[in-house]
Amino acid sequence: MSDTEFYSTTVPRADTDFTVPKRYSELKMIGRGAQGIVCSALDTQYGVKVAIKKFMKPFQTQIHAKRAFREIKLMQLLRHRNIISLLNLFTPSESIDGFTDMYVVMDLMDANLCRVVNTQLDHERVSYLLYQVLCAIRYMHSAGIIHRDLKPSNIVVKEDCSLKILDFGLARNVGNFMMTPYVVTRYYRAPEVILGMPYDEKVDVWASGCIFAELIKGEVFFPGSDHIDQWHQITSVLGTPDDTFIDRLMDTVKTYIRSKPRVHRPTWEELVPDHLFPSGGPNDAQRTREGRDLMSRMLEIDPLKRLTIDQCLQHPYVRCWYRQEEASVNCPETYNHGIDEVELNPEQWKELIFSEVTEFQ
Ligand SMILES: CCNC(=O)N1CCC(Nc2ncc(I)c(-c3c[nH]c4ccccc34)n2)CC1
Repeated sequence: MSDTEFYSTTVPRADTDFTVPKRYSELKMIGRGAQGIVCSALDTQYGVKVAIKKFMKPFQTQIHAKRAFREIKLMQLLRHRNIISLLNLFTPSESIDGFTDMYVVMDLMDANLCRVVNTQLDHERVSYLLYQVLCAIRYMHSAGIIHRDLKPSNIVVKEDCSLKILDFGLARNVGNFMMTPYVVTRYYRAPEVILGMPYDEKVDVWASGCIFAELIKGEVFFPGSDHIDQWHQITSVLGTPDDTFIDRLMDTVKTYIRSKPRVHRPTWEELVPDHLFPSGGPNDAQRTREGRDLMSRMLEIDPLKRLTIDQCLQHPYVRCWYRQEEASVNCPETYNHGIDEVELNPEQWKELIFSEVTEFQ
């Protein structure tokens, strides 16, 4: 099966070794994801740096197996410059009996967007980062995928300000049940998701708006301490939504919201004053007006009033970056959500994932 030569190396600080093809050298640990350890490496075949993520026994539980399988299927389906791409997929195991570890090779990026949000960025960088997030999300929507969990920690960037989305969010019907000690970040959850209303692609516009506001403000825009507080944060900042939105809520939620004192709606100039925006450039004042306008239309509580992704991409604040090949290209296939519903036992997952890995090329 594998005509490639493998070698094992203990990665400093990682409590596991990596067994990878000889073409990958200089392995260094760069972090620990939910499913496994991530290393940077030099791919000597192309002379480029890559990221290698090791999945250990990805088939051991339903949750791990589903997430691992969904991730490799989606990375093969979604081919867009602003979405992390699958460069290689391998296992050192010669047969399914000995199959334990799976390795995924992807583009290596310089930093997480979390590292960038509290730095002073000019309008050019902020608008370019936002534009790339919108392109990635639009492309995912064209494949029938709503991310639903977009946040700075799953977005990575390079020095040249190029950006890629790292993961593909939550499966449609899987609740965000997480056994692992990872805290679920709800700061970017749309009002309709928090209030248990039907949701659509607009939830990703909301999350992108929150990320945009955070890049400008330098801190989380709606820092809710828990599910209910998330709603309080949103209404305390944006004011109580008008009745057209509340009337569409379930009765229990409707009475709850009506029981709260009405909060006056501040102006967006009050919410994000000029001094938070970049200044000093020749047309910064104009860019600040455009930026604030776009932000206000992305952070509409009522999804019916919120801009669509395409409307965001046509907005003056980001339209300056518009190129067909990234902003209006559609994924040639749509994602088969049936994958998210399939329930297999560990042995079946092992076979399914092993065949995915061995058939990859
Ligand atoms: C400047 C400080 N460094 C920093 O913020 N880093 C995170 C991004 C990392 N680059 C990368 N490039 C591609 C991938 I795929 C991953 C990655 C995916 N999941 C992870 C989990 C932990 C750490 C890194 C990753 N990470 C470089 C280190």
